[in-house]
Amino acid sequence: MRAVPTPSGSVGYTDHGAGPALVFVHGFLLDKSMWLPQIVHFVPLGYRVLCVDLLGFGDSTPAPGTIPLTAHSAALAAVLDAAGAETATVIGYSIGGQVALDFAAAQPDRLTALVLSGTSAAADGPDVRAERLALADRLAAEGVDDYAEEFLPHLLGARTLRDRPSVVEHALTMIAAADPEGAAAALRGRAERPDYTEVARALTVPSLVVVGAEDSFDRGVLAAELAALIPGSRLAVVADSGHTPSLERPLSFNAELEEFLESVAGAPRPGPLRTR
Ligand SMILES: O=C(O)CC1=CCC(=O)O1
Repeated sequence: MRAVPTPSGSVGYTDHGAGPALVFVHGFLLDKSMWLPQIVHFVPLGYRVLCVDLLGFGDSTPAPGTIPLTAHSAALAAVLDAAGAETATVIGYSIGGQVALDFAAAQPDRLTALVLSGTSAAADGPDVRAERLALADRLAAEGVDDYAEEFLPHLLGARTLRDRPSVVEHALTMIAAADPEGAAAALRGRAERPDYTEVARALTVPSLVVVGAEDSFDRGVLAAELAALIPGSRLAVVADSGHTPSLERPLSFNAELEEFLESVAGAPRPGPLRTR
């Protein structure tokens, strides 16, 4: 694990392999370890895989209060600077996808391509915003343990919950480790995020939108709307998956991502394995 200081706190990340940089950004209550199936797949293919802990999660500083998405996307730029990577493909999941959209707006010259999984561009309406703020207060007061039971059936699909116990265990381990103040601060920041619809419309980099076929947050709508906004984007629907296809159906997710990356730049030539 490495760490880089930012004005909003220290940001933890891992850095494996050599080649074109892929930056992975995790979802709410999770951490950078959610991308283990992608590290294992893409490093031997000749990519440099950077997995970042959002401020408030994992090895990043638990920051109380409110963490705006701009602070998370500035943290991605700080990680790229620290890693000496001028540009990267950013792969963001759920809140991480919205951080990736913020990065696309703030650092367009550093973005090679964009992958958005289980996410949407629009701002929250007043009801959803109020729910997020109430949940932030609840998590800060109660911790995450009780909420984990409510969250899990939305995070993972029914098939995963029934037949993939190691995935369920990994998800529960990440959630149990989440800092309640950090989670609350991330929720407050997400609730006040801007609308990224125009950012999505203005994207000029190759883009892939991924969604699980049984994603209960998406309800068969949001990813298709997002893909329709982004000029020339591809939409990949992963069968037998809920909200988190990279963990639930890693072989399918990795195959979609690999094909997309090859279509963008051709396959890199695998180099020596390096872990920093
Ligand atoms: O989209 C949501 O509100 C819920 C969610 C699951 C993972 C994440 O980042 O957010």
